[in-house]
Amino acid sequence: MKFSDCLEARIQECGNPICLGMDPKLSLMPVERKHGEVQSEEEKIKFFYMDILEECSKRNVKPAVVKPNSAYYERISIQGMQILHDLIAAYKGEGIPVVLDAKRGDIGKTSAAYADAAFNVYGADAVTVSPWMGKDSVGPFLEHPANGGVYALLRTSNKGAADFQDLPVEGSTAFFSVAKKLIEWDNGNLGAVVGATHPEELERITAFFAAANHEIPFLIPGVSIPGVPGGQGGDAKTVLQAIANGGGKRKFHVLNSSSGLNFAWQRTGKEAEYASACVDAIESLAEAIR
Ligand SMILES: O=c1ccn([C@@H]2O[C@H](COP(=O)(O)O)[C@@H](O)[C@H]2O)c(=O)[nH]1
Repeated sequence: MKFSDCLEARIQECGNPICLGMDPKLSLMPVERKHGEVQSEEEKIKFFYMDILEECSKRNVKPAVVKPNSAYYERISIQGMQILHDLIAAYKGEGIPVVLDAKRGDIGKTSAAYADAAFNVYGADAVTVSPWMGKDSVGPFLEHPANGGVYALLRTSNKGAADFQDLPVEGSTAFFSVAKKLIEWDNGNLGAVVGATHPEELERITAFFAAANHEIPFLIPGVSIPGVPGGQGGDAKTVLQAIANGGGKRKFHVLNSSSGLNFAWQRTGKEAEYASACVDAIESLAEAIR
């Protein structure tokens, strides 16, 4: 089954298009309040995300997918990368597909090595890539025997996205040149990263793929959760409206919030209840956009 079809089925099954980002920020993970003193930073990360997973399973409120960003694990230690691997296995074990946000891409043979790392070593279901080096750079991810998903950066959520992605190219905007190539390269497993912070671009991009009769799944980061600091300010309802305005029909786009969902306990200040606060936030976001 192609990744795009898997996503559609998964969103239908769990009833929401939410992508739970998993970006550990140690100072906002009050694990000691629940477990007492912990041995290490790695243990803290493991407790935090395993508690959230347990709460998701107990309440049967699960995000459509999760998206750990490898940078947050690599920065801790080699063991941090082992934790990343273990968390990927645990979430997959509960039926939740995992997107590894690693933004890979290189010359072909090195991309092939990166793809092996993402799909075989970490066991991710999908990976984010940079399309900048072209077809032979993205190809090894798409052609990997794991048949996993590949999200190419198209119109990112950060301010600096405008520096290159919005440049005039071929009488249009640079990101449309990328979008054209994505249609050409797509084998059913290709998606695109389109930030939640620029709904007008999201609408134009959706319209572009819809007009080509070739929609691909978007990974939409930058969604904020009201009352939780640290997000990028994107609004989930506005995102869905932009997709609808652009004529998007397929229900396979996922909306990512990392800090907003992870650290939702800040809304009440009840530190020991971080796991239920996260799942409450997933549930209320799902309800708000239903
Ligand atoms: O355009 C992009 C691409 C990736 N990201 C990543 O998503 C999360 C967002 O975290 P928040 O705390 O919800 O802001 C993070 O891992 C980014 O590296 C993105 O934000 N924008």
